[in-house]
Amino acid sequence: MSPQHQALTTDQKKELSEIAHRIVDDGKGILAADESVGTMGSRLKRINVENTEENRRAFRDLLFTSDPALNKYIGGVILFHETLYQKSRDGILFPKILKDLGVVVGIKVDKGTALLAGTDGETTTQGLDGLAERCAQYKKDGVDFAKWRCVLKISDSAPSSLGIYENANVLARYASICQQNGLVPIVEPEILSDGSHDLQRCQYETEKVLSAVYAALIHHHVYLEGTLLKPNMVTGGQSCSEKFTPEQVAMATLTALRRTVPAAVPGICFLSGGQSEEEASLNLNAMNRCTLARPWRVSFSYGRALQASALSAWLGKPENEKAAQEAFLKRAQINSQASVGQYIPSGSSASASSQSLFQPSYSY
Ligand SMILES: O=P(O)(O)OC[C@@]1(O)O[C@H](CO)[C@@H](O)[C@@H]1O
Repeated sequence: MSPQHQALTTDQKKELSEIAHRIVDDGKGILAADESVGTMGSRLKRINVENTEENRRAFRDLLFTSDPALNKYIGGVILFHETLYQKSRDGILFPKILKDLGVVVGIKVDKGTALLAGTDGETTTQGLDGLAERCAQYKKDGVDFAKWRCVLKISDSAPSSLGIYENANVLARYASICQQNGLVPIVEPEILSDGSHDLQRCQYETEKVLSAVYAALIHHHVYLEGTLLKPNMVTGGQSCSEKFTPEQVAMATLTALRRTVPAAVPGICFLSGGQSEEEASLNLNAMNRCTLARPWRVSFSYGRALQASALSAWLGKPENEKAAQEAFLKRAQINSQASVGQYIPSGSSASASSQSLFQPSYSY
């Protein structure tokens, strides 16, 4: 049934759907390099590197120029505002470098979280004011997709219905504004893994959150074929005493997604959420080997799980750039294989890739 008033023209829909499909083309996922200045600071602090604009630029430079064939593994890169206007060492704007490689350029457009009074520390995400103007400018500057992260948590009283419906609505409003301006919205309702809850509780809450998100997106006339979802995987909480295998995580996650995410959505790109690099790859691989049918592409949009080994190899030293690039490419290739269920672990995963990347109440 068509709505009385068309939200988007046929050409707009075609463009959005094509962009979304390009990002999650076979064997491709997303590099989330959209850490804010503060978050990047905490990453650099771990390797004793000062949080200067030049150091942030240098690290991103080595990622984006790591291999002319980067787009075999990476379909899209999410940038932070500052990075969109930075240049490579050779003086070429980062968006141009990425586009020339055939990688779609994205941007984080939310402005962080704000407390919802009267809840157990639950939040909503800010940034709607002026969003249409910012999206229009970003589109002119070469951006084709956007990201907005909402954060939910599991506790005795969370996620509350206020937390769920407020975040679903703000994601839908953001998605609608993006599409009006030619940007594919990545919809990210992240349920944090903090807590001692088990797999079943996480699955239950993930289903509640995702069903509210899709009800809101449909209510706001968002064109689902021109969106991507960036959810948490269904896992046990960080302090849950029971540990779950990748196959259990895959089964619980796909069950939740099949119950709530319409088949019209082209791709689901998971966040890594503090899992080690290796864990995030094994879980993704298990999903793509699972017997449950998947109407969408199931891929990755990792931040920490694509960059941790590269950061450890780099240490801010020019002489380590090549080693850092190799470490990044290795993870990109492994996740590309996992996105089609073809990752065969060698059994000798490097120590950095097995380290937990969990940070309590992860915010930025
Ligand atoms: O959980 P991960 O894979 O590290 O990052 C997921 C993510 O949404 O969260 C980060 C917030 O800083 C963003 O940089 C990134 O896009």
